Amino acid sequence: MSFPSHTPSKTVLRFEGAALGYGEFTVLRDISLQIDAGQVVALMGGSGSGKTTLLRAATGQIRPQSGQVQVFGHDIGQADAHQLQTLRKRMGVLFQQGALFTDLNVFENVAFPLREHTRLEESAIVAKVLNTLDAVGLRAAAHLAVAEISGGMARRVALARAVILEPELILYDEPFAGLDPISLGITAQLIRTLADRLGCASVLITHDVQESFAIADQVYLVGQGKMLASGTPDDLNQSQDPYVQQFLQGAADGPVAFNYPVTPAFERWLARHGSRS
Ligand SMILES: Nc1ncnc2c1ncn2[C@@H]1O[C@H](COP(=O)(O)OP(=O)(O)OP(=O)(O)O)[C@@H](O)[C@H]1O
Repeated sequence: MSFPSHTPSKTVLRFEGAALGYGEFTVLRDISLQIDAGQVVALMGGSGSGKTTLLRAATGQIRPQSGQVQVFGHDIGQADAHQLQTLRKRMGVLFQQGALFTDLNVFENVAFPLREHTRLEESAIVAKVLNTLDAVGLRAAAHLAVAEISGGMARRVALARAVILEPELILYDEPFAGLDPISLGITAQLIRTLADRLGCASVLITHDVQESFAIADQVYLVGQGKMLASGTPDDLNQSQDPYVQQFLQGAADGPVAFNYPVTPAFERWLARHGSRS
């Protein structure tokens, strides 16, 4: 399978001292991270710690409250609607429910972005879609209807569709959620293989320590409103930080807060509802 080679060590995504949040609410402060072409990066943290918020900042859905977010060397916080559209064409996003079109078969689902965004001839589309389906092990499933494939296969078809335009940056939102252990391992290896073949930068939002550590070059752990730790999987494994250790071991007790913190907005809501118990 042939993919264009990309220049190694080109920085694809960079956060520099970014504060991210919604309105007056800041979810994460002073976030700095860098992802280069060909790298797989795992973005981890407890529930509600701000992982999806980081992903939204990377796609320009939200703008940083301060600091900078650069995508392909462009300040996405300053981009206008047209520039955003141009930058987003170079990204692939795979959402947790990578919903397929149920009225199209596997082949047409993967061909869809090519038909929408390119003027390739039919023979080129057929070759490219079959190649990409081959990369996810589903070449021979091209003719099947979406109703005829399993949930795990549907994930792989969604993955093929997300990479068919050869994005330079792929953002995966919890790619391992709800997968059995075998599909989980296969999906993780697939993400690594696609990153290596395409030379694209891959960001995974995930809770799954074992699978993501097996394929990630770099891990970022967010929590308590900030970047708590970053480094290679080995660095994190060796960390003595109690938060890092608790997260990696999935322990119930420790510095990771299970409860959503009480905020002034909640206090005001509670006061209006007449009870403080
Ligand atoms: N559109 C929004 N407006 C206001 N607050 C939001 C919005 N979306 C998320 N939040 C808040 O931002 C914080 C971080 O949410 P986010 O979805 O980024 O967490 P997460 O780490 O992805 O969580 P999970 O692992 O549970 O999906 C939460 O406190 C959440 O309530």
